[in-house]
Amino acid sequence: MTQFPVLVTGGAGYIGSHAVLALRDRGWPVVVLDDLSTGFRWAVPDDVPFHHGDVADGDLVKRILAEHDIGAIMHFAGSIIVPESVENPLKYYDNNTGKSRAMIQSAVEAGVPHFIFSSTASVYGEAEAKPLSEDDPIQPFNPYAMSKAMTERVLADMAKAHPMNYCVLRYFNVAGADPQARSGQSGVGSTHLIKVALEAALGKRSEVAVFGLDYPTRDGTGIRDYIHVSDLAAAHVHALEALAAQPERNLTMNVGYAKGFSVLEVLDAVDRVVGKPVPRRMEGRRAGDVPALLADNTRLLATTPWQPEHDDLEQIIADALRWETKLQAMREDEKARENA
Ligand SMILES: NC(=O)c1ccc[n+]([C@@H]2O[C@H](COP(=O)([O-])OP(=O)(O)OC[C@H]3O[C@@H](n4cnc5c(N)ncnc54)[C@H](O)[C@@H]3O)[C@@H](O)[C@H]2O)c1
Ligand SMILES: O=c1ccn([C@@H]2O[C@H](COP(=O)(O)OP(=O)(O)O[C@H]3O[C@H](CO)[C@H](O)[C@H](O)[C@H]3O)[C@@H](O)[C@H]2O)c(=O)[nH]1
Repeated sequence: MTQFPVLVTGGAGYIGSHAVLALRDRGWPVVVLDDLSTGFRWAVPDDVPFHHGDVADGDLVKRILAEHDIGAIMHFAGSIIVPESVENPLKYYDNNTGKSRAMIQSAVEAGVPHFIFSSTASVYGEAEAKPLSEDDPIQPFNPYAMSKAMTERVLADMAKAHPMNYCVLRYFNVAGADPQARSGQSGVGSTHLIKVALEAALGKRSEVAVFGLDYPTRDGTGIRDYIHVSDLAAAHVHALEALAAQPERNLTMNVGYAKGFSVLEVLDAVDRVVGKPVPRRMEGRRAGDVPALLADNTRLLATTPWQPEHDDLEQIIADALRWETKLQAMREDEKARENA
């Protein structure tokens, strides 16, 4: 397949930085655009062209698309905290919907043929406890999910009107880190279960809360489909290759393993990987949480050669722990340099 330069927006963030690694590992030239609002400049390899700026800056994006002769866009840039979206919906409709709309416009005006968009399983809303397929109705239950669902629709309408094809990827619960520890989840104040549990294991927090023991699940705690970030990144590369192979085809695909773990099962696995019990505190339900989210990944498996390579919960946790430990050392070095 002829390879062309790919623009990765949000490439200095958690998932985008893993997509940069996956693309490069398969030989694709990469360019990054990121405003560094939650990302880190050091998360992008030095030899990857990096542009600091906003995806809604049409002049900047136009220049980047032309200068690098961009053939596809992977659009990760966005805001991702669900409770914040409930308190400040306009931030999400602005950064996730309005600015994605601007990005899509720039792509179409420049004639970029392929567009891949980061969506979320939370568009399915308060779903039944069964694997969710892309044909199930979407019922976004918070502004974050709605801001993504609206962008899915803008993309679909724009792809009908212009010569561009697209792939929407709906991620389930993303976790873990690059097995070679080249990148990982580095943002502060994360609310994600595995990240929080490992911060507690390393003494950055006193304990991990278990939100709700009264869900209609096997042990009363919430069930999720945890996917290793490197498998998710690989799914993006396969999606790109599928779009390039069939330019008339658009795709919407779940990315998950179709395997669910409860909060208590995850915390037991964390204890095993860390080698000691991480302190837990039982709490009531967290607002906005649903009992279970499980992917039906049949379409991804049938449409692309993607195969899970890291679908082992303990490996996901071990990779995340290796990164968390490295990150802690990097932050301590940084502090020592500042104080020197
Ligand atoms: N982390 C998850 O569990 C999860 C689940 C489903 C979907 N997603 C989606 O995946 C994408 C990446 O998420 P992440 O976890 O890597 O988050 P992240 O915060 O680590 O990465 C987002 C990146 O986008 C950049 N950014 C934000 N707004 C920007 C703008 N207007 N212009 C340019 N750059 C901007 C940030 O600086 C950051 O580097 C997001 O779109 C998110 O909604 C994430
Ligand atoms: O400290 C914590 C954090 C989480 N949980 C529980 O662990 C499960 C997973 O929670 P996360 O916060 O890790 O993830 P969410 O399922 O809430 O949401 C994540 O995955 C979704 C898709 O499934 C969306 O993509 C969303 O954007 C992303 O944050 C839930 O049952 C939650 O109640 C705890 O018990 N304690």
